[in-house]
Amino acid sequence: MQTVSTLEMLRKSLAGLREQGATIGLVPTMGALHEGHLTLIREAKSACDHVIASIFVNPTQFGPNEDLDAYPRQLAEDSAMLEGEGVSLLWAPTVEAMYPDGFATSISVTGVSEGFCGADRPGHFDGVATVVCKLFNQVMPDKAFFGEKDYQQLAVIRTMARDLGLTAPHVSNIIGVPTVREADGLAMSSRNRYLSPEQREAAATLPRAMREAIARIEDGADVTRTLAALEDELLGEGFDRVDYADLADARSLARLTELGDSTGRLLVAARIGGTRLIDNMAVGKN
Ligand SMILES: Nc1ncnc2c1ncn2[C@@H]1O[C@H](COP(=O)(O)OP(=O)(O)OP(=O)(O)O)[C@@H](O)[C@H]1O
Ligand SMILES: CC(C)(CO)[C@@H](O)C(=O)[O-]
Ligand code: BAL
Repeated sequence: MQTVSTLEMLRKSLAGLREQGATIGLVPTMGALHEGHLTLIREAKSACDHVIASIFVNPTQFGPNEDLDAYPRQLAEDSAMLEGEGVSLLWAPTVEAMYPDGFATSISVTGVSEGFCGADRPGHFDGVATVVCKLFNQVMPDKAFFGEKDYQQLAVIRTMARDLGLTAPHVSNIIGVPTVREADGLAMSSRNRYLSPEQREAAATLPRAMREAIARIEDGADVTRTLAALEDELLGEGFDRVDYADLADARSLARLTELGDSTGRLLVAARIGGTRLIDNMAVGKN
């Protein structure tokens, strides 16, 4: 596996990989890799001739009081994991390579980026859309792979790709991969490592309480009351704050107050200590 950190090196390596019409799958990450990321890599590997992974802790998607400085950085360990998975190329740009002096452009996707994490993290999805658009332009992959764990992010990226008419990758080649979970159901996330042992144990309440709420909603329980009970349960089990717990249309992310015939998604963000955890699950006939 080659590791490149400048655009010039990336272009040279890409030219080599593209020989004889090989297909390229891109897996964008912020590093601190776990089985969730490796599952995206394996999906990409089974669908494309070459996999390119990127590692870039993107400053523009962090708010001023968020964890940009604390975010785990472990390039050597991550490289070894990617090499073990048969990744062809690691794109690990510097901040200067991605955001040269005078960088003045931002991509803003309205609508789907506005509620949920978009409401709690102003500017976050502008930063994500801008960096992902840059990664797409730099690598021009045939397919790109993202986790459903970041469900709203996936919707924002698909909307951007459709609206800008991106051809590489075309919106139908933006592949969503189901959330990979720990044995107790907690969605894997680089931020889980911020949790103390007690907080980690309490964190498993999140997926369990979500599954119970979904079963009740699918049985016809009142959505608003069920979600209020879900919030109370999280607060009672060690969470400090629930940023949101909402039922939404699975495609548009418009909030639903009843399931009806909709294809629904339960989305939750909740904080435990200083750590913000997110999760989402299908509701009804998906
Ligand atoms: N548990 C998971 N299952 C499937 N995909 C995942 C999982 N965790 C992360 N991903 C995906 O991996 C890609 C890179 O994510 P990222 O590097 O931010 O990791 P993360 O674990 O989500 O970190 P964070 O703690 O910052 O949310 C994204 O497409 C994300 O959705
Ligand atoms: C897609 C992404 C790599 C953009 O920085 C990031 O938001 C992530 O890791 O989910
Ligand atoms: N996995 C999403 C990246 C972020 O929270 O900034």
